[in-house]
Amino acid sequence: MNPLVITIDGPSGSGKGTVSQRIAQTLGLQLLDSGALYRLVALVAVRTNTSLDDAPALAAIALNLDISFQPTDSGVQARLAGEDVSLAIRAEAIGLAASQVAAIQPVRDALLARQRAFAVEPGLVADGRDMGTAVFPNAQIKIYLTASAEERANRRYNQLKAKGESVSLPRLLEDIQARDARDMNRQVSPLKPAEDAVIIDSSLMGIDEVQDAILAIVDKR
Ligand SMILES: Nc1ncnc2c1ncn2[C@@H]1O[C@H](COP(=O)(O)OP(=O)(O)OP(=O)(O)O)[C@@H](O)[C@H]1O
Ligand SMILES: Nc1ccn([C@H]2C[C@H](O)[C@@H](COP(=O)(O)O)O2)c(=O)n1
Repeated sequence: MNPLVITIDGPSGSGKGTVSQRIAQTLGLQLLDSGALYRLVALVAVRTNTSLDDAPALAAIALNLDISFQPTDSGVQARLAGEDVSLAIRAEAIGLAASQVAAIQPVRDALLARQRAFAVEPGLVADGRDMGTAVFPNAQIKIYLTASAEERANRRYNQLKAKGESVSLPRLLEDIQARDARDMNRQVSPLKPAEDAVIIDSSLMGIDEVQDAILAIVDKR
């Protein structure tokens, strides 16, 4: 019997990360933040001056990543060769670079086995763009979490303001729309709901409501 896998895919700012963490914690399951893997590849590429077009070099970085994830009270800490890079991988420039390296098939291939290795007992919540379509096509529960671009930009605005960063809402909306276009229109593993995914539009839902809706779906199966 395969371990339970719950996939939560969706566009940037839809709340996947927040909700995946809550569901994993509530159900006592493992958590895979697959976006962090692409961000780690991007971080190493930037630090080693590797061109973001150099597919073989980027795939080698992806294959040889020396990383670990450590659950902490404030979320999951990402470590690169022992160094805590949780903040570094969240930088805007690294997010942008991550979306470039994520469009390269050999990079995606190099990360596949590493992602699948997270599916162990007692089960996994996997957060990303292609969890239900490519990485875990046989997952028992697939969620596609979305929200309007305007609502996602608002959420990001509030998140960055709370961190004391000075941000422009129109600029954030433009960035979200540009990232959607890149993630949804790329040739390899484009962001789209799996055919058997339950689609949740959280534009008018609070985080608790989204969490309850997903837990109700899990309960039913
Ligand atoms: N339903 C919701 N209502 C209000 N705010 C929300 C909701 N869901 C998430 N948020 C807030 O929106 C922000 C973005 O959420 P989160 O980081 O979970 O999104 P994400 O889909 O994982 O984004 P990314 O793919 O870019 O990492 C966070 O500040 C989070 O607290
Ligand atoms: N399964 C995944 C996860 C992430 N990506 C890409 C898409 C984003 O542009 C970038 C960073 O992801 P985030 O941390 O913002 O969720 O990585 C992907 O292509 N596939």
